[in-house]
Amino acid sequence: MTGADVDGVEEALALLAPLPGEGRASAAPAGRAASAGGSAETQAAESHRATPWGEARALAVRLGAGHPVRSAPTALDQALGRVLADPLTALTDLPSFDTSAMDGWAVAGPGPWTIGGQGPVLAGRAPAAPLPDGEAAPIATGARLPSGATAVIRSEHARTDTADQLHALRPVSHGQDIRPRGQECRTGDQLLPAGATVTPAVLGLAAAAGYDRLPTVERPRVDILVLGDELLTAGLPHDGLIRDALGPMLTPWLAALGAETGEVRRVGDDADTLARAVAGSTADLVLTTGGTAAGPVDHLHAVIETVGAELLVDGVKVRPGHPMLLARSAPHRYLVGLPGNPLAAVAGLLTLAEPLLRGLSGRTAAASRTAAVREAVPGHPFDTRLVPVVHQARDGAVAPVRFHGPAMLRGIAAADGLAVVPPAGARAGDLLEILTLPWAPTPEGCFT
Ligand SMILES: Nc1nc2c(c(=O)[nH]1)N[C@H]1C(S)=C(S)[C@@H](COP(=O)(O)OP(=O)(O)OC[C@H]3O[C@@H](n4cnc5c(N)ncnc54)[C@H](O)[C@@H]3O)O[C@H]1N2
Ligand code: MOO
Repeated sequence: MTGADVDGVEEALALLAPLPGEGRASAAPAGRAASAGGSAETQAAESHRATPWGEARALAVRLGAGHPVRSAPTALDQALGRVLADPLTALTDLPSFDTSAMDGWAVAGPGPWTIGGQGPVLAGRAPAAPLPDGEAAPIATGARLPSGATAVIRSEHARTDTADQLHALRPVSHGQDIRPRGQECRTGDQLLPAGATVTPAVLGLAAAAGYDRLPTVERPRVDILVLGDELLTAGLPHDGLIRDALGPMLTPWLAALGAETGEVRRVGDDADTLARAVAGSTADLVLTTGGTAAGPVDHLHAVIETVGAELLVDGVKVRPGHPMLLARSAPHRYLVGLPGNPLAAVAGLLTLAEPLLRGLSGRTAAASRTAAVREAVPGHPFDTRLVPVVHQARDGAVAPVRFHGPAMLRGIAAADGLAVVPPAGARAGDLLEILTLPWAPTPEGCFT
């Protein structure tokens, strides 16, 4: 394979419909080829510096997990989508009293029963008088059981006669349709572990268990800096200017990852402005877009040096997205540089920012997912590929989508995951790791 072949591989593959029976891509050529704008030596040096994809992601996971989490009591109506900082322990027995599970009759001892003179026993009312053996009282679902009651008979399973006697229409067992105090949990029982995401069901459980506020992990704060003088925020592209595709995408994406973002800041292609914006940020993570490469107005590397940040990952062996970078600006404060090409930015987001934010927001590491790939997927000669895929409902396999060039969002917009394709490529039926997208249906769901 020639240098030109290697450089063109990503763009060319993006436009190909996957071919049935396509074989593995050819093995890596003998040396790394130079791309336009860089000497072979420069390219070799850059390639040497770049971190293998799995290592880069593992580092982001480790850094995120090592971050001390801040927690705060959060009102229930503010807690959706956050993460529990402490285990959720029951503040009360549930149910907190012996209660009727059905509308019907509370009865004491064997029947038939005399219907006492007291009115119906209702939910939320003062305790009813004790029920003597041989008596029955009408009772509503959720009402406190009168002491002495031994069972509840559903209204449809009993009849009354003219002498105010109650007869069961089927055998009655001791304790039937009674929910005894503590059946679901006892005070102090752990209901959920720390790290669980607060879903609507968790909110309901927390309220039932006596909580007004939940201890949740404070959302990590992310400042988004969008670089590029060529970007428009409205209207049609014109005169070489294009719409910013990343600002509108990153804010909700980061929210879905549990982060809090302010306004997207557009800083243009000016090194001083960028350096001031980075140095002035107090966020846990500064996420920049563009400016990661070595073009005439790509200032990110210089700015990282200027602000004294430590470059931890300088390029990743992944396509698209290889110029992505990760730096530490202070203990527990990070900068992730997403490449400007929009799908490359998505790759950087999922490789570096997502695992970092997962830890920063107190979430546990994502379970690794794999799926069989429907067609063969060629590998990049040297690097891991991240290929947008859709799950097939019929067999759970994934199919690559077209239009996944580094500058394209058309493919990812139709996808529900990214398949991690090793340099050797994949044959039809091979299992691939799948990075899920926050809006794709997963057991964790998405409630932000
Ligand atoms: N000589 C080389 N040039 C480039 C290489 C290389 O290896 N050698 N790598 C290419 C790759 S791969 C990528 S990815 C980009 C990374 O570039 P930057 O991070 O410096 O990004 P920019 O140059 O600022 O922009 C690249 C491209 O993306 C468009 N862009 C930027 N921001 C946005 C946005 N918010 N919304 C939509 N599109 C955006 C920008 O207009 C450019 O077309 O470098 C390659 N070059
Ligand atoms: O291959 Mo780049 O990183 O265009 O995305």
